Amino acid sequence: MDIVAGVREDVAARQAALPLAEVQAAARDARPARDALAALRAPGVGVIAEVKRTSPSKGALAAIDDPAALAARYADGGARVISVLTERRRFHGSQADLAAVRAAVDVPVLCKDFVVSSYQVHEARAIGADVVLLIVGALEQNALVGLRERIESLGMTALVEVHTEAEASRALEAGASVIGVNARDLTTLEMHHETFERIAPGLPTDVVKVAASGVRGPRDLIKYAGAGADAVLVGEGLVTAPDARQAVADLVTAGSHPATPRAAR
Ligand SMILES: O=P(O)(O)OC[C@@H](O)[C@@H](O)c1c[nH]c2ccccc12
Repeated sequence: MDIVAGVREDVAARQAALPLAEVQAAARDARPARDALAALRAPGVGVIAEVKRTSPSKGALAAIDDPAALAARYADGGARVISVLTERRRFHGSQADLAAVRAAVDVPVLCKDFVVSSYQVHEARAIGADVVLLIVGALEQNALVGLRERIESLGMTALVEVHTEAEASRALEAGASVIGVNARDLTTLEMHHETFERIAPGLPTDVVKVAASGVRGPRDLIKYAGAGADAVLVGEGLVTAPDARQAVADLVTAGSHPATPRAAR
């Protein structure tokens, strides 16, 4: 994944400017992380709403001059978790975006980045993240295990992303309790809508299952719910909606409808 090379360069530059010990101290001083696992285990299919300006596959999606205001609308609509893309080069995100969102909402906030070093985990905690994404396809197994442990030792939740059965096995071996199945292959950038339906049934029931990418509206949510999703993660469909609060609310309503599988449990 060539995006990771750029991320590594950016991390090295930040670490040269601010040593690990200082970021660790800032992480220790931050307010405790919010319990995202509990939020995602609540009844109904949860909505993780993403602040996303650009994507490598689609280019510019939305300008988002005020990420905090957008996140507040997501929260008003009933989002369980707010995801903030912090990667700079391909997604035009920043840690400042996440810090601003954190200050504007009470729900847990996910740091969406290509995390390859524990420095980034401490940074995420220092700026107020409650959940950190780990992408199995971008990590060696030892690194995956170490980063998952680091995230949890700081009181946060790791969302471990997979897009094949083999990656799902690695996520489980690494002790993941929240697994995201991404319908977009991050190497080819192609969408494979059936990926979740293929992988999710093989995951243990106590693992929280998140379906990521390609959700445009309630119908997609209901389809993922039928295949066992506990939550859906939605970016483009929300940042391009005319009314972000309403778009989230429509998904939340579908996710808590008695006919939606998980709502009945
Ligand atoms: O915009 P979409 O199709 O709703 O997708 C959101 C999310 O799944 C996507 O942003 C994503 C999933 N995994 C990632 C890893 C890195 C960056 C981005 C992602």
